[in-house]
Amino acid sequence: MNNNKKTLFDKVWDAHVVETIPDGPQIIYIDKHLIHEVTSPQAFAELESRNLEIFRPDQIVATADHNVPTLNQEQPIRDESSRNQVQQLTENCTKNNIELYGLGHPYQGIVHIIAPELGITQPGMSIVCGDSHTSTHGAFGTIAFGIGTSQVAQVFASQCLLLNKPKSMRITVNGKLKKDVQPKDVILYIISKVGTNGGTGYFCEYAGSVFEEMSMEGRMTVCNMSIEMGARGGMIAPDETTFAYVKGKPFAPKGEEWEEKLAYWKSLKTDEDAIFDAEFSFDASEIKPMITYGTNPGMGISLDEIIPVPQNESEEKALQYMGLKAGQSPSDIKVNYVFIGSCTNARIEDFRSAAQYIKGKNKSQNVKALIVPGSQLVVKQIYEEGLDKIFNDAGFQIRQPGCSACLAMNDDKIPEGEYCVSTSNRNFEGRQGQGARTILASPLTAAKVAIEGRISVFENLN
Ligand SMILES: CC(C)[C@H](C(=O)O)[C@@H](O)C(=O)O
Ligand code: SF4
Repeated sequence: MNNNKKTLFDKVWDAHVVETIPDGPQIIYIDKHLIHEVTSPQAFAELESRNLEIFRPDQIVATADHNVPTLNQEQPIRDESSRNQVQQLTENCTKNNIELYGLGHPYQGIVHIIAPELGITQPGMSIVCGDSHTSTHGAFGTIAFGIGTSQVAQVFASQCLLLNKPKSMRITVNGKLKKDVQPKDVILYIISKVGTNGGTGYFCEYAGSVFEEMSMEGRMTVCNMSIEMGARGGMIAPDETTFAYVKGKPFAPKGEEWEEKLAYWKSLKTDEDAIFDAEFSFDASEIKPMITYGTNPGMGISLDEIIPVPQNESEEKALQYMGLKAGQSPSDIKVNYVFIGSCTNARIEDFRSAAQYIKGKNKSQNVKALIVPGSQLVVKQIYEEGLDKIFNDAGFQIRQPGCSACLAMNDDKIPEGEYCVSTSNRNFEGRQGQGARTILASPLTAAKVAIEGRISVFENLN
């Protein structure tokens, strides 16, 4: 930065600096620490082995999400290592007075879904979790990022982290999105242009009319995938949409505190002449519904394109894994699974848009279609709004909340060699099960594929 103007990121970062080491890293205060069963056990063990106490248990919120089954959650978990991990989390939370929304709790769900919907995530905060998709919370104008297990222990012990300030990037998308283009398509498009390493070393702000007009659910989908272009995190300036979303949530500030916080939140915008280390800008009208065809989220094309010629060995290998050939049309792919879920796209708005498309139709016979709500509160909304009837009538299976088929850590796995059109965020080799082939897409595209039994373009895209 070579003027005194500040970016949104600078403002939130500077407000959390506890100490600066000259020409070195800074100590940053962490407002909220989210934990789940996979990345917390070693951190608890480390504290115990060093005889350290958890410094601020009130700032920690825990949930069980990665390993949990999505059927019969009221019964003991059958898989032994999953059962042990969830049990371990429960014991650690009880011992250390940490709030746990475990199985059976009305607030249980995927960590990145529950914190925003409960009002735990608020503008201007610093939020960490031992989980790469913590970037999701940046949708509220928070600095939110994933940390490793040794950093989880650091935060347990001190509520602080020693960090080097990342570089700043802004991605601006202005204009009007075409009909049927969803936030997921916007981020898949951005990653296909910027590349999976394009954001490495940066914290990214999303700006422009497309994000200003986007719902909070959509902004979360976008920020969620920031990590997939290598960025440390993503964020969007809080505005009236943000404030309206937070207001009235169980842990949102109330009364006078709300007014005070609101006044501060309104100051959280990038100054007009602030300088970014890198800038990209895209035109909304260029973006069409997207899918991925390879084994990283940057290998994306619009539905009306053909599989491109691989440019290097790793792309060749990706096509081989996917069983695809350059020049092939996506409509030739034999899709047998559709998964609508994950911290990217398992919020109520995602299910509403899928249900709206599905209503009155039947799923294709060759497709097994899973609806996995991101949280118990989303489940409740699905039933209250009668979306369950639409999904059931169409032959979709509604499951209980968890990470599910986003990653193969629980019972929900895609069989070897099968194609799954998935609303999750990663299409790595083996991500959804050994040999499984993942095609990332929006909830609307996934719903359409489930009905038609294959990938096809949307008519009348304007
Ligand atoms: C298990 C967890 C550490 C992991 C992550 O960090 O993101 C998972 O959530 C994922 O999406 O791959
Ligand atoms: S839903 Fe998927 S991406 Fe999100 S936290 Fe769970 S495993 Fe990670």
